[in-house]
Amino acid sequence: MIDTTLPLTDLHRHLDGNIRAQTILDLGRQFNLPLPADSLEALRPHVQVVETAPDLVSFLQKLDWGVKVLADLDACRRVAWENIEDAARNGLHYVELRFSPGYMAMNHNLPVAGVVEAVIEGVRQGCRDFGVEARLIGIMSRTFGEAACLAELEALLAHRDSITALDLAGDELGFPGSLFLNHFNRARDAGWHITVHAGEAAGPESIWQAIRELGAKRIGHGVKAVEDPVLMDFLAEHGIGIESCLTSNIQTSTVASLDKHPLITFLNHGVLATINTDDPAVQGIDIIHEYTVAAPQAGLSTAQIRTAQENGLKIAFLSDAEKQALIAKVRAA
Ligand SMILES: O=c1[nH]cnc2c1ncn2[C@@H]1O[C@H](CO)[C@@H](O)[C@H]1O
Ligand SMILES: [Zn+2]
Repeated sequence: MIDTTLPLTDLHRHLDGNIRAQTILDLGRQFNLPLPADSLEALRPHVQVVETAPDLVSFLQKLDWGVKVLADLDACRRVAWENIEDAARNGLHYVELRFSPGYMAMNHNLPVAGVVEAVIEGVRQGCRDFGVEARLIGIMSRTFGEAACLAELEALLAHRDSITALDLAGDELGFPGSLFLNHFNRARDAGWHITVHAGEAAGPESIWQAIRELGAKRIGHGVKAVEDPVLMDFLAEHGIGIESCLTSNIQTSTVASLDKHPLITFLNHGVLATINTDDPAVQGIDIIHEYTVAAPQAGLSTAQIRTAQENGLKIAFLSDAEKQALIAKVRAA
């Protein structure tokens, strides 16, 4: 179901939601940190979703062990590099990795700008080692409030040329986008692209807010858009990209089952919707599973899956020349 003549992309993947269980175990031992288990099999249920979480915030707790073992900047560099290795193993040609430097820094009081730098270095080295193309999206974790997000923003701005876009993630219901107008004004001034997690836990008004007030050109999840026909038309007319993450939406109880997932509705409506992973290690899935198992279960035909794959390149935060180069590279391979 993956068209191997086209670039394969993953535009919505949390680098800090994709820390391998084995790496959590290794780093726990290296830094002598208490972990809930000391074998891979016993650790897995603590760091990976084994059953559907009741809501988004409960799901997000599963990411916490991954960042608890980031006790120095080398550990951050390692998980960034391993993210590129994972992407290469999955046959991804292009990946946009997003990360929340404050969330990665907080357990061991790491310097937040230092975390940004370590992630940039790990990703850059990974791209050299594995021949994958990648861009970085900075996340502000809304769950920790406006001031913590400002600190994340400052740290990201210290490395602005190596960051492509800004995102807002975490507890959407508790911390609405309206709290972050100034943060996004500064991000747009820095020339960054904007994508926002919206319409996942909250309703279509959160998506409108992200587009109109934060300047989002892409929306993470956006599942609740289907409740608002005017918004659906707007997304299609203005080419606002939707980063769908099928398995994630089931595991967070955002969507009851794959056959009720709105991805097919987006595609039928001419919205530029795409297939992505979200937090693959935590979810126990990869991009191949999302294309070959989850997408057919969500009712997509082979042609619709191909359209979603094409949309991945269309809405990627790349210039037209970079997109053409990626197409040429895949054709030549
Ligand atoms: O599916 C999701 N929805 C909302 N926020 C998320 C999701 N997955 C991870 N994060 C959030 O992103 C940051 C780490 O990159 C953390 O704030 C985590 O809670
Ligand atoms: Zn996400």
